[in-house]
Amino acid sequence: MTATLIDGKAFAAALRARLAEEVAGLAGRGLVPGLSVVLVGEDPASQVYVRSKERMAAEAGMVSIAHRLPAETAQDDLLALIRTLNAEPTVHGILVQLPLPAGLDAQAVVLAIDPAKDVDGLHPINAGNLASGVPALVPCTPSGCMMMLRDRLGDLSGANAVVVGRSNLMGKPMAQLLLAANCTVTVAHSRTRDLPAVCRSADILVAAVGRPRMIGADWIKPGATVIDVGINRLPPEPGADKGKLVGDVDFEAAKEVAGAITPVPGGVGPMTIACLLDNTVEAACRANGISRG
Ligand SMILES: Nc1nc2c(c(=O)[nH]1)N[C@@H](CN(C=O)c1ccc(C(=O)N[C@@H](CCC(=O)O)C(=O)O)cc1)CN2
Ligand SMILES: [Mg+2]
Repeated sequence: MTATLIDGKAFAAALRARLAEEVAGLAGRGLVPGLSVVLVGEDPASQVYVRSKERMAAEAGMVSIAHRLPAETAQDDLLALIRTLNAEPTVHGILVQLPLPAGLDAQAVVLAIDPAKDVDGLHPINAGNLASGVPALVPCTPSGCMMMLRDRLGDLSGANAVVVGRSNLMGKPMAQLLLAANCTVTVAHSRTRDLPAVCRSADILVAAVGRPRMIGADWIKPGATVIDVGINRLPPEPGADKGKLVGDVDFEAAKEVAGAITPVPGGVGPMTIACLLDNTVEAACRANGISRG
């Protein structure tokens, strides 16, 4: 069997194009969605992601402002910036790029963001609303995974879904979204007994562990839909300046067993930024009492 490729890059481009049209319509009504991205420190991958967020927000017609702070920034100064952005009416979405440099408390920073502007969906109010089935700003990566799953499979009701990983950014909200879609959900992690067997029970397997190519072909039920959230940079080959980017799934082996699979790169990653733009439009509309079509 050779799996169908789920093309996240194309899916994300289509979503961004639809958002650009929606934003143009809102601008005609005097509302320009505004996104503020806060980057602390010089982590090279984070710098790339923040530049992409700025560029794609601008391409969709939004106002996007990145705040770049030195790695030595004090917690209080970071919190003061968040409070300023919370109070700024032209800013509808705020996110702090993760991970933060050592010494900064990410949880306290997330707690300081106005939940109505929390376009990463990480504030406990949004996490609690998601878990309670109340409309919430939903974390971007799981949201993107759900869009691709729905597009591929339609109704997910009754499917056995296994999420490997239990982070606040990915594993936990992913499990909540799958549950809300009537899947039977298992959240597996580093302490799970017989992880390969648990993964083999999945009709939908979502890998979000951050361990390169950990999930091999013999962990996958034939025909399963595999969503690979991992973005792992391998050490560079001799003579190369950058290592290859791989997922948590051994793609070459897995594609012979799975029914459908997301590649890395070009799968889940691009959906993260497209869903961030979607959340920013959502936050702007809610703040202005506009219901989206
Ligand atoms: N505050 C947040 N921090 C982080 C998040 C997040 O959602 N909110 N997610 C990741 C990083 N991230 C966005 O912030 C992100 C990661 C990957 C991609 C992406 O498009 N990846 C490409 C490959 C890019 C490359 O070549 O390096 C792909 O998979 O095709 C976009 C956004 C952690 N931090
Ligand atoms: Mg939506």
